[in-house]
Amino acid sequence: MSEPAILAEGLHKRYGDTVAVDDISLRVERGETWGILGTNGAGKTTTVELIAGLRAPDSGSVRVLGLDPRRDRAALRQVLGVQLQHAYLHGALTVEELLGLYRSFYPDPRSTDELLELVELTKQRRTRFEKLSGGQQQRLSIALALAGRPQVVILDELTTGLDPRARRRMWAAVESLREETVILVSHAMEEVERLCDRVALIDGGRVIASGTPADLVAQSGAADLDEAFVVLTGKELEIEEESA
Ligand SMILES: Nc1ncnc2c1ncn2[C@@H]1O[C@H](COP(=O)(O)OP(=O)(O)OP(=O)(O)O)[C@@H](O)[C@H]1O
Repeated sequence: MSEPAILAEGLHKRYGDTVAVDDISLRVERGETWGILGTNGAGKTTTVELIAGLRAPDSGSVRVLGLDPRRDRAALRQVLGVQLQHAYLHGALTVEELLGLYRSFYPDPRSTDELLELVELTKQRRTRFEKLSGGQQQRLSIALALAGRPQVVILDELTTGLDPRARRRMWAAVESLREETVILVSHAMEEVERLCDRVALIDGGRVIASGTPADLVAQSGAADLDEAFVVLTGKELEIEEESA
């Protein structure tokens, strides 16, 4: 089998007394879209931060396209795009300036117009980051993650806080990433069912089930993915608040 896009083996990470990631292994093939599902505090963000090299594991190993995220940082930056839950961007810069800055890091970036269209921010191109709504800031962070035509894309809470229209737009943007490998951290079953080839269900820092959405439903004897989640974790997923 060819080298996978992401190979994580035996990852552990604790913060003081809190075990955030407790022996997580994942193998993601190139071109797959994976959903990482779990309740608040399950260890999803820490897992993707370990994959992106933003944190060092206490033990275990990660390879992304064969690269070590901590040792091969410069090479990884060229092939990995990351949208994190909380983006810290310079508030005084405009949408256009931030896109220009990110595009300058890559040899063959997507055009500014393409990125603006992808996340529907064309009208806001001259708006300062600090003047954007929360949803618009989030959409910009997705455009920034895609600026360098990354082969592997990590999206943490793609659509949390977006209104239904913006949510559908972001889904279409992810669906347009056919060649790319995508990791989508999510709370939204509908999103995962629609976009993901495979799902890893994380609870208490462990992968408690993984497979296609249909596999998880079959494994758990549930009627749908929502119910499968409850059966497999014994917990309800938080109801997402809808705000613009
Ligand atoms: N920087 C940190 N310092 C201390 N504890 C942390 C830190 N980051 C996360 N944790 C703790 O580690 C555990 C896993 O957190 P993590 O953010 O990875 O979960 P999550 O599944 O992404 O949750 P959420 O859905 O709320 O974003 C939680 O108990 C959290 O409180």
